[in-house]
Amino acid sequence: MIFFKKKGAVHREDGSTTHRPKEDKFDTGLKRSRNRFREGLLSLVGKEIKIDHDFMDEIEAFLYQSDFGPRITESLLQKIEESSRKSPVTNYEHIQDIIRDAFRDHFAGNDAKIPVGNHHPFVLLVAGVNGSGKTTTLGKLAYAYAQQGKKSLIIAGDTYRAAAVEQLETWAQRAGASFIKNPGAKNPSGIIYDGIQKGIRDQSDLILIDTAGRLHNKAHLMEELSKIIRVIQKLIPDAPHENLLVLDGTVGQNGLIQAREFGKILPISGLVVTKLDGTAKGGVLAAIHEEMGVPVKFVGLGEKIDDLLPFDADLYVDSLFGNRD
Ligand SMILES: Nc1nc2c(ncn2[C@@H]2O[C@H](COP(=O)(O)OP(=O)(O)OP(=O)(O)O)[C@@H](O)[C@H]2O)c(=O)[nH]1
Repeated sequence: MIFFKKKGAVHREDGSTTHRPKEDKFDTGLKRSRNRFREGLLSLVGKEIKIDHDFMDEIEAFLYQSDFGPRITESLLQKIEESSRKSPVTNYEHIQDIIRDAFRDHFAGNDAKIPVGNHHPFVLLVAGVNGSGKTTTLGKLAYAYAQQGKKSLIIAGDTYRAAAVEQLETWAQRAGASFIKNPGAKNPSGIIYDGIQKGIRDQSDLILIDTAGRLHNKAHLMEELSKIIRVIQKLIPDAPHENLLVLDGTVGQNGLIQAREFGKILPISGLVVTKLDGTAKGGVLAAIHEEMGVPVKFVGLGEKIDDLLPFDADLYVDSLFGNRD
Protein backbone atom coordinates (compact mmCIF):
# COMPACT_ATOMS: atom_id res chain seq x y z
CA MET A 1 0.00 0.00 0.00
CA ILE A 2 1.27 3.47 -0.88
CA PHE A 3 1.88 5.53 2.23
CA PHE A 4 2.56 8.93 0.74
CA LYS A 5 3.82 10.36 -2.49
CA LYS A 6 6.19 13.27 -2.44
CA LYS A 7 8.80 14.83 -4.69
CA GLY A 8 10.18 12.08 -6.84
CA ALA A 9 9.65 9.09 -4.60
CA VAL A 10 6.80 6.95 -3.41
CA HIS A 11 7.33 5.85 0.23
CA ARG A 12 5.50 2.76 1.39
CA GLU A 13 4.27 1.65 4.81
CA ASP A 14 6.80 -1.18 4.86
CA GLY A 15 9.59 1.42 4.59
CA SER A 16 10.45 0.73 0.95
CA THR A 17 10.78 3.57 -1.50
CA THR A 18 10.28 3.52 -5.23
CA HIS A 19 11.40 6.35 -7.43
CA ARG A 20 9.05 8.48 -9.42
CA PRO A 21 8.25 6.93 -12.76
CA LYS A 22 9.89 8.39 -15.85
CA GLU A 23 6.50 9.49 -17.20
CA ASP A 24 6.04 11.78 -14.19
CA LYS A 25 9.43 13.34 -14.65
CA PHE A 26 8.81 14.06 -18.31
CA ASP A 27 5.35 15.43 -17.49
CA THR A 28 6.61 17.67 -14.68
CA GLY A 29 9.68 18.84 -16.58
CA LEU A 30 7.74 19.76 -19.70
CA LYS A 31 4.80 21.39 -17.94
CA ARG A 32 5.64 24.93 -19.05
CA SER A 33 6.04 23.85 -22.68
CA ARG A 34 2.83 21.82 -22.58
CA ASN A 35 0.82 24.73 -21.15
CA ARG A 36 2.20 27.22 -23.62
CA PHE A 37 1.55 24.92 -26.55
CA ARG A 38 -1.99 24.28 -25.44
CA GLU A 39 -2.81 27.93 -24.75
CA GLY A 40 -1.22 29.07 -28.02
CA LEU A 41 -3.02 26.49 -30.11
CA LEU A 42 -6.35 26.98 -28.34
CA SER A 43 -6.19 30.70 -29.03
CA LEU A 44 -5.96 29.88 -32.76
CA VAL A 45 -8.27 26.93 -33.04
CA GLY A 46 -11.04 25.98 -30.67
CA LYS A 47 -13.94 23.67 -31.35
CA GLU A 48 -14.18 24.42 -35.05
CA ILE A 49 -12.35 26.62 -37.51
CA LYS A 50 -12.19 26.93 -41.27
CA ILE A 51 -8.77 26.33 -42.76
CA ASP A 52 -8.32 29.39 -44.95
CA HIS A 53 -5.46 31.64 -45.93
CA ASP A 54 -5.58 33.67 -42.68
CA PHE A 55 -5.62 30.54 -40.57
CA MET A 56 -2.61 29.13 -42.43
CA ASP A 57 -0.69 32.39 -41.84
CA GLU A 58 -1.51 32.34 -38.15
CA ILE A 59 -0.62 28.70 -37.65
CA GLU A 60 2.65 29.21 -39.53
CA ALA A 61 3.57 32.10 -37.21
CA PHE A 62 2.65 29.97 -34.17
CA LEU A 63 4.83 27.06 -35.32
CA TYR A 64 7.81 29.32 -35.96
CA GLN A 65 7.37 31.07 -32.61
CA SER A 66 7.31 27.65 -30.96
CA ASP A 67 10.86 27.04 -32.27
CA PHE A 68 9.88 23.70 -33.82
CA GLY A 69 12.45 24.15 -36.56
CA PRO A 70 11.96 24.55 -40.32
CA ARG A 71 11.61 20.88 -41.30
CA ILE A 72 8.82 20.03 -38.86
CA THR A 73 7.12 23.36 -39.52
CA GLU A 74 7.12 22.80 -43.31
CA SER A 75 5.81 19.26 -43.01
CA LEU A 76 3.12 20.42 -40.57
CA LEU A 77 1.92 23.16 -42.89
CA GLN A 78 1.75 20.66 -45.74
CA LYS A 79 -0.22 18.17 -43.68
CA ILE A 80 -2.68 20.82 -42.52
CA GLU A 81 -3.19 21.90 -46.13
CA GLU A 82 -3.72 18.30 -47.25
CA SER A 83 -6.25 17.82 -44.49
CA SER A 84 -8.08 20.99 -45.58
CA ARG A 85 -8.61 19.44 -49.03
CA LYS A 86 -10.44 16.54 -47.42
CA SER A 87 -12.34 18.69 -44.99
CA PRO A 88 -12.09 22.52 -44.89
CA VAL A 89 -13.08 22.61 -41.24
CA THR A 90 -10.85 21.51 -38.41
CA ASN A 91 -10.61 21.59 -34.62
CA TYR A 92 -8.03 21.64 -31.81
CA GLU A 93 -7.74 17.87 -31.46
CA HIS A 94 -7.15 17.36 -35.15
CA ILE A 95 -4.37 19.97 -35.40
CA GLN A 96 -2.83 18.65 -32.18
CA ASP A 97 -2.78 15.12 -33.67
CA ILE A 98 -1.05 16.35 -36.81
CA ILE A 99 1.63 18.15 -34.79
CA ARG A 100 2.17 15.21 -32.43
CA ASP A 101 2.49 12.72 -35.30
CA ALA A 102 5.03 14.94 -37.07
CA PHE A 103 7.14 15.02 -33.89
CA ARG A 104 6.94 11.28 -33.51
CA ASP A 105 8.05 10.81 -37.13
CA HIS A 106 10.87 13.29 -36.64
CA PHE A 107 12.39 11.35 -33.74
CA ALA A 108 11.63 7.90 -35.14
CA GLY A 109 15.27 6.99 -35.83
CA ASN A 110 16.73 8.63 -32.71
CA ASP A 111 18.88 6.07 -30.94
CA ALA A 112 19.51 7.25 -27.38
CA LYS A 113 21.45 4.16 -26.30
CA ILE A 114 25.02 4.49 -25.10
CA PRO A 115 26.61 1.04 -25.26
CA VAL A 116 28.81 1.45 -22.19
CA GLY A 117 29.25 -2.32 -21.90
CA ASN A 118 31.08 -2.47 -25.24
CA HIS A 119 34.30 -0.99 -23.86
CA HIS A 120 36.08 -1.25 -20.57
CA PRO A 121 36.61 1.44 -19.53
CA PHE A 122 34.07 3.32 -21.61
CA VAL A 123 35.35 6.85 -22.20
CA LEU A 124 32.76 9.58 -22.44
CA LEU A 125 33.74 13.17 -23.09
CA VAL A 126 31.46 16.12 -22.42
CA ALA A 127 31.74 19.46 -24.22
CA GLY A 128 29.69 22.64 -24.26
CA VAL A 129 29.87 26.30 -23.31
CA ASN A 130 30.13 27.32 -19.66
CA GLY A 131 26.75 27.45 -18.02
CA SER A 132 25.15 24.93 -20.38
CA GLY A 133 24.98 22.37 -17.58
CA LYS A 134 28.12 20.29 -18.28
CA THR A 135 29.16 19.87 -14.65
CA THR A 136 25.68 18.97 -13.52
CA THR A 137 25.30 16.55 -16.42
CA LEU A 138 28.52 14.74 -15.54
CA GLY A 139 27.43 14.36 -11.91
CA LYS A 140 23.98 13.14 -12.92
CA LEU A 141 25.45 10.70 -15.43
CA ALA A 142 27.83 9.24 -12.84
CA TYR A 143 24.86 8.89 -10.48
CA ALA A 144 22.68 7.21 -13.11
CA TYR A 145 25.43 4.71 -13.93
CA ALA A 146 26.10 4.11 -10.23
CA GLN A 147 22.43 3.13 -9.91
CA GLN A 148 23.17 0.45 -12.52
CA GLY A 149 26.12 -0.77 -10.45
CA LYS A 150 28.75 0.89 -12.65
CA LYS A 151 31.88 2.51 -11.27
CA SER A 152 32.77 5.92 -12.71
CA LEU A 153 35.81 8.16 -12.58
CA ILE A 154 35.30 11.84 -13.36
CA ILE A 155 38.27 13.81 -14.75
CA ALA A 156 38.14 17.58 -14.21
CA GLY A 157 39.45 18.58 -17.64
CA ASP A 158 38.32 22.20 -17.33
CA THR A 159 41.39 23.29 -15.38
CA TYR A 160 40.83 27.02 -15.93
CA ARG A 161 38.00 27.62 -13.52
CA ALA A 162 38.70 26.63 -9.92
CA ALA A 163 35.04 27.08 -8.96
CA ALA A 164 33.99 24.70 -11.72
CA VAL A 165 36.45 22.05 -10.46
CA GLU A 166 35.12 22.40 -6.92
CA GLN A 167 31.53 22.13 -8.10
CA LEU A 168 32.37 19.04 -10.13
CA GLU A 169 34.06 17.45 -7.11
CA THR A 170 30.91 17.96 -5.05
CA TRP A 171 28.83 16.30 -7.76
CA ALA A 172 31.29 13.40 -7.95
CA GLN A 173 30.95 12.88 -4.19
CA ARG A 174 27.17 12.95 -4.38
CA ALA A 175 27.23 10.45 -7.22
CA GLY A 176 29.71 8.18 -5.45
CA ALA A 177 32.21 8.53 -8.30
CA SER A 178 36.01 8.78 -8.10
CA PHE A 179 37.44 12.14 -9.02
CA ILE A 180 40.76 13.46 -10.28
CA LYS A 181 41.78 17.10 -10.66
CA ASN A 182 44.71 19.44 -11.07
CA PRO A 183 43.24 22.93 -10.80
CA GLY A 184 45.39 25.74 -12.13
CA ALA A 185 47.30 23.51 -14.54
CA LYS A 186 48.30 25.36 -17.73
CA ASN A 187 46.40 22.87 -19.85
CA PRO A 188 44.41 19.74 -19.10
CA SER A 189 46.58 17.16 -20.93
CA GLY A 190 48.47 16.05 -17.82
CA ILE A 191 45.40 15.47 -15.69
CA ILE A 192 43.62 13.70 -18.51
CA TYR A 193 46.58 11.36 -19.03
CA ASP A 194 46.79 10.65 -15.29
CA GLY A 195 43.03 10.22 -15.12
CA ILE A 196 42.88 7.68 -17.93
CA GLN A 197 45.73 5.72 -16.32
CA LYS A 198 43.89 5.78 -13.01
CA GLY A 199 40.64 4.66 -14.64
CA ILE A 200 42.40 1.71 -16.26
CA ARG A 201 44.26 0.83 -13.03
CA ASP A 202 41.10 1.04 -10.89
CA GLN A 203 39.11 -0.94 -13.47
CA SER A 204 36.52 1.81 -13.74
CA ASP A 205 33.55 0.99 -15.94
CA LEU A 206 33.33 4.57 -17.13
CA ILE A 207 35.68 7.51 -17.43
CA LEU A 208 33.76 10.78 -17.69
CA ILE A 209 35.76 13.78 -18.90
CA ASP A 210 34.84 17.43 -18.44
CA THR A 211 36.32 19.95 -20.89
CA ALA A 212 36.67 23.74 -20.94
CA GLY A 213 33.69 25.55 -22.38
CA ARG A 214 35.24 28.78 -23.44
CA LEU A 215 38.83 29.63 -24.30
CA HIS A 216 40.27 32.81 -25.81
CA ASN A 217 39.09 31.94 -29.29
CA LYS A 218 37.85 29.14 -31.47
CA ALA A 219 41.32 28.19 -32.70
CA HIS A 220 42.50 27.80 -29.11
CA LEU A 221 39.47 25.70 -28.17
CA MET A 222 39.97 23.52 -31.23
CA GLU A 223 43.65 23.07 -30.45
CA GLU A 224 42.90 22.11 -26.86
CA LEU A 225 40.14 19.65 -27.71
CA SER A 226 42.25 17.91 -30.35
CA LYS A 227 45.13 17.70 -27.89
CA ILE A 228 42.80 16.11 -25.32
CA ILE A 229 41.71 13.51 -27.89
CA ARG A 230 45.35 12.75 -28.78
CA VAL A 231 46.25 12.27 -25.11
CA ILE A 232 43.29 9.94 -24.54
CA GLN A 233 44.20 7.90 -27.63
CA LYS A 234 47.78 7.37 -26.44
CA LEU A 235 46.32 5.13 -23.77
CA ILE A 236 43.05 3.95 -25.35
CA PRO A 237 43.33 4.20 -29.14
CA ASP A 238 39.61 3.88 -29.96
CA ALA A 239 38.45 6.36 -27.30
CA PRO A 240 36.56 8.57 -26.62
CA HIS A 241 33.69 6.22 -27.25
CA GLU A 242 31.14 9.00 -26.94
CA ASN A 243 31.48 12.78 -27.37
CA LEU A 244 28.42 14.44 -25.91
CA LEU A 245 27.59 18.07 -26.57
CA VAL A 246 25.66 19.71 -23.74
CA LEU A 247 23.25 22.45 -24.83
CA ASP A 248 21.11 24.70 -22.69
CA GLY A 249 17.53 24.18 -23.89
CA THR A 250 16.45 27.62 -22.65
CA VAL A 251 18.63 29.56 -25.07
CA GLY A 252 16.49 28.66 -28.09
CA GLN A 253 18.03 29.51 -31.46
CA ASN A 254 21.36 30.55 -29.87
CA GLY A 255 21.81 26.94 -28.89
CA LEU A 256 21.85 26.11 -32.58
CA ILE A 257 24.71 28.52 -33.23
CA GLN A 258 26.71 27.00 -30.36
CA ALA A 259 25.94 23.50 -31.56
CA ARG A 260 27.12 24.33 -35.06
CA GLU A 261 30.41 25.78 -33.76
CA PHE A 262 31.16 22.78 -31.55
CA GLY A 263 30.21 20.45 -34.39
CA LYS A 264 33.04 21.99 -36.43
CA ILE A 265 35.55 21.36 -33.64
CA LEU A 266 34.64 17.94 -32.31
CA PRO A 267 32.99 14.87 -33.84
CA ILE A 268 29.84 15.04 -31.72
CA SER A 269 28.16 11.66 -31.28
CA GLY A 270 25.18 12.74 -29.21
CA LEU A 271 23.39 15.62 -27.55
CA VAL A 272 22.36 16.39 -24.01
CA VAL A 273 19.76 19.13 -23.86
CA THR A 274 19.46 20.57 -20.35
CA LYS A 275 17.03 22.84 -18.47
CA LEU A 276 14.01 21.83 -20.53
CA ASP A 277 11.98 22.36 -17.36
CA GLY A 278 12.94 26.03 -17.53
CA THR A 279 11.59 26.75 -20.99
CA ALA A 280 8.15 26.98 -22.52
CA LYS A 281 9.60 26.06 -25.91
CA GLY A 282 10.41 22.38 -25.47
CA GLY A 283 9.79 21.88 -29.19
CA VAL A 284 13.21 23.42 -29.77
CA LEU A 285 14.64 19.96 -29.18
CA ALA A 286 13.43 18.97 -32.65
CA ALA A 287 15.12 22.01 -34.21
CA ILE A 288 18.41 21.23 -32.43
CA HIS A 289 18.21 17.59 -33.44
CA GLU A 290 17.49 18.54 -37.03
CA GLU A 291 20.41 20.95 -37.12
CA MET A 292 22.98 18.56 -35.69
CA GLY A 293 21.88 15.29 -37.26
CA VAL A 294 23.06 13.30 -34.23
CA PRO A 295 20.83 11.59 -31.66
CA VAL A 296 19.55 13.28 -28.54
CA LYS A 297 20.90 11.00 -25.81
CA PHE A 298 19.78 12.69 -22.59
CA VAL A 299 17.48 15.48 -21.48
CA GLY A 300 17.78 17.59 -18.33
CA LEU A 301 14.37 18.05 -16.71
CA GLY A 302 15.33 19.56 -13.36
CA GLU A 303 18.15 20.32 -10.95
CA LYS A 304 18.05 17.18 -8.83
CA ILE A 305 20.60 14.41 -9.25
CA ASP A 306 18.08 12.05 -10.86
CA ASP A 307 16.60 14.65 -13.20
CA LEU A 308 18.73 13.69 -16.19
CA LEU A 309 16.90 11.10 -18.25
CA PRO A 310 17.78 9.05 -21.29
CA PHE A 311 15.86 10.64 -24.12
CA ASP A 312 12.68 8.73 -24.86
CA ALA A 313 10.91 10.21 -27.89
CA ASP A 314 7.51 8.71 -27.07
CA LEU A 315 7.53 9.96 -23.48
CA TYR A 316 8.77 13.33 -24.65
CA VAL A 317 6.10 13.76 -27.30
CA ASP A 318 3.32 12.55 -24.99
CA SER A 319 4.39 15.00 -22.28
CA LEU A 320 4.88 17.90 -24.65
CA PHE A 321 1.42 17.56 -26.16
CA GLY A 322 -0.45 16.34 -23.11
CA ASN A 323 -1.34 12.83 -24.26
CA ARG A 324 -1.52 11.44 -20.76
CA ASP A 325 -3.97 14.06 -19.43
N1 LIG B 1 16.31 23.67 -13.93
C1 LIG B 1 17.40 23.06 -14.39
N2 LIG B 1 18.61 23.55 -14.10
C2 LIG B 1 19.70 22.91 -14.56
C3 LIG B 1 19.61 21.73 -15.36
N3 LIG B 1 20.86 21.36 -15.68
C4 LIG B 1 21.70 22.26 -15.12
N4 LIG B 1 21.00 23.20 -14.44
C5 LIG B 1 21.51 24.37 -13.69
O1 LIG B 1 22.25 25.19 -14.59
C6 LIG B 1 23.29 25.85 -13.91
C7 LIG B 1 24.59 25.67 -14.68
O2 LIG B 1 24.93 24.30 -14.65
P1 LIG B 1 26.44 23.80 -14.60
O3 LIG B 1 26.39 22.33 -14.61
O4 LIG B 1 27.19 24.47 -13.51
O5 LIG B 1 26.97 24.34 -15.98
P2 LIG B 1 28.42 24.21 -16.63
O6 LIG B 1 28.21 24.10 -18.09
O7 LIG B 1 29.23 23.16 -16.00
O8 LIG B 1 29.02 25.63 -16.31
P3 LIG B 1 30.42 26.01 -15.62
O9 LIG B 1 30.38 25.40 -14.24
O10 LIG B 1 30.36 27.49 -15.62
O11 LIG B 1 31.48 25.43 -16.52
C8 LIG B 1 23.31 25.26 -12.52
O12 LIG B 1 22.67 26.16 -11.65
C9 LIG B 1 22.50 23.98 -12.63
O13 LIG B 1 21.83 23.63 -11.44
C10 LIG B 1 18.28 21.23 -15.66
O14 LIG B 1 18.08 20.23 -16.37
N5 LIG B 1 17.22 21.93 -15.14
